[in-house]
Amino acid sequence: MNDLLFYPNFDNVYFGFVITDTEYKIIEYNEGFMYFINEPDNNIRNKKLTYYFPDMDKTIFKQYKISADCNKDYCIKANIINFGGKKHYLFFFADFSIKYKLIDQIKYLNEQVYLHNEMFNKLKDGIYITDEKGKTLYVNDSFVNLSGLPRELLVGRTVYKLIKEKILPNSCCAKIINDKAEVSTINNYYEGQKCLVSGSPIFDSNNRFKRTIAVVRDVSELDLLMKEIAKEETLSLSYAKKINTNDKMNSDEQFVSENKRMKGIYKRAKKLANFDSTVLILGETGVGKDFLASYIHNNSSRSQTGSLIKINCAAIPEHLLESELFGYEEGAFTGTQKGGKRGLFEEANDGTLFLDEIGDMPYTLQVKLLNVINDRKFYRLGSTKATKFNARIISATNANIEKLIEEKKFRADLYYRLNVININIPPLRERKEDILLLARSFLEYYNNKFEKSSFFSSDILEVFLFYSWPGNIREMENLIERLVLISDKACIDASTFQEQVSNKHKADLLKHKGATSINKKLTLKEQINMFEKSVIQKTLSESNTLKEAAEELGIHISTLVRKKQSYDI
Ligand SMILES: Nc1ncnc2c1ncn2[C@@H]1O[C@H](COP(=O)(O)OP(=O)(O)OP(=O)(O)O)[C@@H](O)[C@H]1O
Repeated sequence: MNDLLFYPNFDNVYFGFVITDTEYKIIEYNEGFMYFINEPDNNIRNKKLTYYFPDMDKTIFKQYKISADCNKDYCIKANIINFGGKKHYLFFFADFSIKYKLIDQIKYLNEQVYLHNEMFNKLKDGIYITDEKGKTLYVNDSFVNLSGLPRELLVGRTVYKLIKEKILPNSCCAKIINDKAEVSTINNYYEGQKCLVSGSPIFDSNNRFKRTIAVVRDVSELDLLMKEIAKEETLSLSYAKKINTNDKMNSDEQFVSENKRMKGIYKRAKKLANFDSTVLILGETGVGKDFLASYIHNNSSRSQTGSLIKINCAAIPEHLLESELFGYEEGAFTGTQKGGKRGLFEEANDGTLFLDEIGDMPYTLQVKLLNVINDRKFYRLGSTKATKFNARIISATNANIEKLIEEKKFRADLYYRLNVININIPPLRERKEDILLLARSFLEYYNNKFEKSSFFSSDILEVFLFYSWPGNIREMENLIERLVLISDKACIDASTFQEQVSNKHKADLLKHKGATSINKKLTLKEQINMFEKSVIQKTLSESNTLKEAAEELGIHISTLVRKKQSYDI
């Protein structure tokens, strides 16, 4: 009779009783009984029960089943009772067809559970489900494979126990239960699998928290891929000029800077890329003058028609410079090659000519260069036939050209001709936002290159910000390459860095040591601002005049005044 526990009361249509006399004449019945006899007339007293159930076995009063015409499966249980001093029969009727429906539904549900299991197990992602108390209800095959943890170790146990036993030290489900919100974690499972775990709380239809579900995705491959991409990007970033300057730079991805002024410079450079005006790029050594020249060329239509030809005016011996630039005809001088030689000016036709270290161009050649730019033509050495010159000229120097002009080492007319558009790249120490950004990008690049997994300690990042970086980005790149190579431990700290810095700059570092500390709750920008403010305050307090402080900080006095005002010092 346990099945009948499904029925809430005697009047339920699925449960009926009837009392008859010993002749089966109906004396009493409940409403539920009407369901079994399918009788429209509600008044059936005095009718015979056998009229409705002709097949009834009148002799055996025990539980048995009959099938009625309406295809219902009944269970009838009969008892003999004493009613008003007389013997009566009491019949209970139960409709078991509901039971079969339930059995069908259970079968269906079991099938669904099986299919869900099959589907969950076919997923590449791991699935982990707990109840609201953190008890592990389900893990799919992928989770078992990804985590390397046997199912028996997990199912039925709470995530808190698993955390305690260090089986799942970083359980995402425990965090979901705590936050009742979506949670994402990165977990490292056995054999170094790095997994992204995204979990959600599950609520029932009354909005009661019931389950947690976590989806575990193996991102090791993705991570590797990202590293590869980062490596490629850094490669092209660092070696842009060394690899293929003809490639059109379609995006600004390679340019690394968070500094407002730098962003302005690159924005301007992009705009002027398609005008042919000469550009003079100024800036200390290693600030990115070459890099900017490549950027301008790559963003110009000239990158489609010609090459970026770079001439380092300081590197080519003076006596060779002229022939290198203009080329020569066969027999122009002894030792010429057969058929003559194209000069770099010719190579740059339809492209861009980048004259690096223009301040070092020999004075005698300066006038020739000026003539080429003015006349848009030149002559190969030993030739009287003019060659058309059609290249955009970008020049760069870290020298103080105005001083060179005063000293009569540089022609003023050439300077004005080259200086139609002037771009001054600030040194790294004046754009502290870029220091950590670039440092991390170089670290990533050299980690990949040397297959290392070095990382920076927070104290080294602090020191990076203090350091004046006299050699700018190039110095940083070389230094980080060295640090990654020489560091025995994975963590590169301030002391390793200080060992690599020259004594002169070591003193610099010691002077500033301890002026600030890293606060992980602040954004990078806020920390840099805090740091900058403290450095300016300290320098101002140690200087007699603003000019002296500006010199000490290596910035222009107007910059110092502006920063003083903005930091309310
Ligand atoms: N904005 C930038 N983002 C990423 N890397 C950069 C950036 N600017 C420069 N670099 C890298 O910094 C290094 C030095 O840059 P670059 O050679 O352009 O400097 P430079 O000013 O021309 O130096 P020099 O005066 O010695 O010729 C290069 O490896 C370059 O790829």
